[in-house]
Amino acid sequence: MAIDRTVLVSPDAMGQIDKAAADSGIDSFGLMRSAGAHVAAVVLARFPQAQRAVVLCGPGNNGGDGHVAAKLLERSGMEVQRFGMEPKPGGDAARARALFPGDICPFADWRPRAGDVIVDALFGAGLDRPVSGDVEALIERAGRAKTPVVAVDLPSGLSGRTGEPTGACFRALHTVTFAALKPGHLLMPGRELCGEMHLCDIGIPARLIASDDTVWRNHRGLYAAHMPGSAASQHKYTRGHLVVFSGPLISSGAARLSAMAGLRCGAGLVTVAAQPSAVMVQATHLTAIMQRAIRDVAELTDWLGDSRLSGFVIGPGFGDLEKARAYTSLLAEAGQPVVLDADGLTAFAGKTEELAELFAGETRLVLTPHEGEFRRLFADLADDVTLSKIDRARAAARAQNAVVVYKGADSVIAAPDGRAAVNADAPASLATAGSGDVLAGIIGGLLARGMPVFEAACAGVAMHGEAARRAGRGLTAEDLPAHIPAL
Ligand SMILES: NC(=O)C1=CN([C@@H]2O[C@H](COP(=O)(O)OP(=O)(O)OC[C@H]3O[C@@H](n4cnc5c(N)ncnc54)[C@H](OP(=O)(O)O)[C@@H]3O)[C@@H](O)[C@H]2O)[C@H](O)CC1
Ligand SMILES: [K+]
Repeated sequence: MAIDRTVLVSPDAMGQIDKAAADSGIDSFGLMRSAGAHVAAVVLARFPQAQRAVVLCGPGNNGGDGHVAAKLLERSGMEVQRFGMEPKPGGDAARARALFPGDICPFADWRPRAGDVIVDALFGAGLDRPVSGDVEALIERAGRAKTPVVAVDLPSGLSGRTGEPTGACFRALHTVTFAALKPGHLLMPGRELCGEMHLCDIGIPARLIASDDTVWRNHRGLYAAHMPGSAASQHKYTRGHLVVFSGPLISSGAARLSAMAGLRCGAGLVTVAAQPSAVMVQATHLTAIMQRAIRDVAELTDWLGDSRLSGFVIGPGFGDLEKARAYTSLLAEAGQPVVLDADGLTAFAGKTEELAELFAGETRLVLTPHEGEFRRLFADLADDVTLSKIDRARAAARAQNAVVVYKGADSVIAAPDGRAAVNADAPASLATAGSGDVLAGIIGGLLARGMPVFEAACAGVAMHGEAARRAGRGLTAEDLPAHIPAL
């Protein structure tokens, strides 16, 4: 069976899986031999001109993988030199060390040479504290000498759980990992420190890798079955009616970006609900998108009697925070899904409990904070350095009974029931003004069409990234909606 590239397994869970593999009769030393062989293969394939493999071996099984790789590289004719420490006695690493007797030199003895490639087998899943001073000095020396690094499982110094370095950390060109990706391979800055990923099957059965800790890489399988169909026979109202709230004249463009994205997602109707000062400017810009002037709570209450309104986006360029809160509580009563973005989020800073009460019951709220907005709403979670971005998003989702899209180069989508996905495929060009407004509109459009909330958020984030890839370099947020229908 092919290896599952979409499931993310924490280092601790991987330890349990290793144990379960051993308990089911799988030879753990065989797994280590396979791991080391994959590492050697990557070194030989990617650095055919290398003259010396500098293998850094730690005290545990990560080091054991290094000893296996060192032996195979030597057998292939490469000069190999090991630095580091002897393995802890009695385990697989000691057995691997015995395959290849010879010196293990102190770190300080390494003199970088042209043609060196480092195999970093110091620490992997077992890293639990900052690396020591001698390792830190070696990391600096390797950086100065620009020696390429192939990391075994994880660049030493990087937490596989959080994607954050615990202290000094290698920056690898390649990382070879086994059985399943770990969150730290995708979360930033881990993703950048890992370089190119090589996920290798070392013979752990897939049935053991399926964990109950439901964290995935964001991918089609999470949402494809829930994508709204687009049969030509559908009446326009069955394709949903999305409402996007516009801010005042000066910031009215944000709502247009959201509305256009929602329309391109196939929402049957999209209406911009405009504050009076923005009505004229919206009227000159909008064609396929409708407009309705909404002056105050009374007018909104009136309109919300229309049961065909099937999804709402509030926040982009909205401005008036008090009004945003008042409108949001009316939308909550209306019972349809709501995307709360930008000023809509800021409006609830210090009032998250109020927001949670508004949206109790079936989950129908999506929050789309970027880093700064997340901190504004959830300072305690943002400041807790023991938490990963996944932990933070999940805790916020649970507290708010909302799907949280914690945006960034490593956007995390989390549901109140614990499901979470890390999106690792968005191009850097997406970090542009108005891009968040487009994302809110895409998710709003999918929700208005009846897609379930977590699935709509996962699909929206993926489509947003893919639209950016298709728009190419130099994109502006206005370019994105045009690429959505092809997705
Ligand atoms: N299924 C698989 O994926 C397999 C993976 N393999 C490899 O095994 C490692 C994990 O091995 P493990 O022995 O659990 O852990 P490490 O080798 O990463 O760490 C070993 C010990 O190092 C000590 N430690 C931790 N942090 C530091 C630090 N900053 N400085 C110094 N020492 C540190 C710690 O021991 P202590 O007693 O000192 O606390 C660790 O226990 C995995 O990454 C893969 O490479 C298997 O080969 C095959 C199956
Ligand atoms: K390593």
